[in-house]
Amino acid sequence: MTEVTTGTRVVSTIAELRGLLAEQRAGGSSVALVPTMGALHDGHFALVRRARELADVVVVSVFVNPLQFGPGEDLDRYPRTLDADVTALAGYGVEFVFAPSADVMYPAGQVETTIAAGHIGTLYEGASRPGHFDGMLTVVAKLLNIVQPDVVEFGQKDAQQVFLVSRMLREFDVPTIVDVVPTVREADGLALSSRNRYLDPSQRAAALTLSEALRAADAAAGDGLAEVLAEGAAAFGDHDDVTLDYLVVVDPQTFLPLGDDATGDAVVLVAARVGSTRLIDNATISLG
Ligand SMILES: Nc1ncnc2c1ncn2[C@@H]1O[C@H](COP(=O)(O)OP(=O)(O)OP(=O)(O)O)[C@@H](O)[C@H]1O
Ligand SMILES: CC(C)(CO)[C@@H](O)C(=O)[O-]
Ligand code: BAL
Repeated sequence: MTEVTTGTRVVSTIAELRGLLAEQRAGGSSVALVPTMGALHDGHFALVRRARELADVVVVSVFVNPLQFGPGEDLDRYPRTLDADVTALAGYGVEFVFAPSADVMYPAGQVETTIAAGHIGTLYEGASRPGHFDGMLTVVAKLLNIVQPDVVEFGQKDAQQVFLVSRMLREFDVPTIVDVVPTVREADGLALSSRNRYLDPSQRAAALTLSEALRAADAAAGDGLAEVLAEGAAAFGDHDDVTLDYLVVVDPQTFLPLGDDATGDAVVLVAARVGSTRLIDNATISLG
C-alpha cells in the first residue's frame, strides 16, 4: 500500500481535484470512486468500505444531479446533509469528497451532449422516470472522466443503474472496473435508501411491502414465473397506503423481461409509491 495523506479534503472544483489526484497517482496510488447523491447511510458506507479495501485513495462524490430528475420529482426536497456526510466519511478515512455545485458540473446550465441509455433505459425505472437514466449515465461519464478511477463502486439496490453503467463502460471501452456491493437492509428487510427519511412511522411500516413482495416472489420461484409475479403482486393487496408501480422479472444478462417458461437466475425488480415517496428494491431468484 502506498502511504496517503491523512485527513478528508472537501473539493469543489474539477481543476483542484484533478491536481490532487495527479499527485496521488504520481506516488503510485490507485484510486476508487464512490458516486453518491449524499444524505449518506450504511448502504453508502458499505460502498466506501469496499472502495477502501480495493484502492489506496478513495474519492466520494456528493452531487444531486439535476439532469436525472424529471419535472415534478423531488430534486428540490432531496436531502442535502454535506457537513454530516463529510464527518462520517472522515471516519472511514476517505481522502477526498468531491462536492461540486451544479454550475461546476454544468457551466452552461445544461449539457448539449448527453448519453442515451438505449431501450433498457426506457423500461421499469426509465418508464416511470423518463430521461432519468440518460441523465444518470451522463453524470457518471463526467465523474469518471474527472476522477479517472481504477475502480468505481455501485450498489445492487439500484440494479438497473448497475446494468446500464456496466454496459456503458464496456461499450465505451472505459477501463475502470465496476464493483457492485450487495444491498444493505434494515433488520426487518427494508432496503436502506436516502428517501426512507421522507417516511413517517406508518409509511415506514408500509414500505416493508417491497421487501415482503421480494420474499414472496423468491418463495414462489420454484413454481415458475407466473407464480412469482402473482405472489409478488399479492403482497401489495394488503396495504392501501402503498401503490405498486411495477414488479417485473428480468434476465440478469439482458435486463429484458423473461418469458413464462424461463428457468434459472432471474432478477425481480419492484418499485412502489408510499405516500409521495417512490422506493425501489430487487432480488435475484432462481426460477424453475
Ligand atoms: N441499501 C443500499 N445498499 C447498497 N448500496 C446502496 C444502498 N442504497 C444506496 N446504495 C448505493 O449508493 C450509491 C449512491 O446512491 P444514492 O446516493 O442515490 O442513494 P440512495 O439511498 O439510493 O438514494 P435514493 O433515495 O435516491 O435511492 C448507488 O450506487 C446506490 O446503489
Ligand atoms: C450514480 C449517481 C450518484 C449518479 O448521480 C446516482 O444515480 C446514485 O446515487 O445512484
Ligand atoms: N439512487 C438512484 C438515484 C435517483 O434516484 O435519482
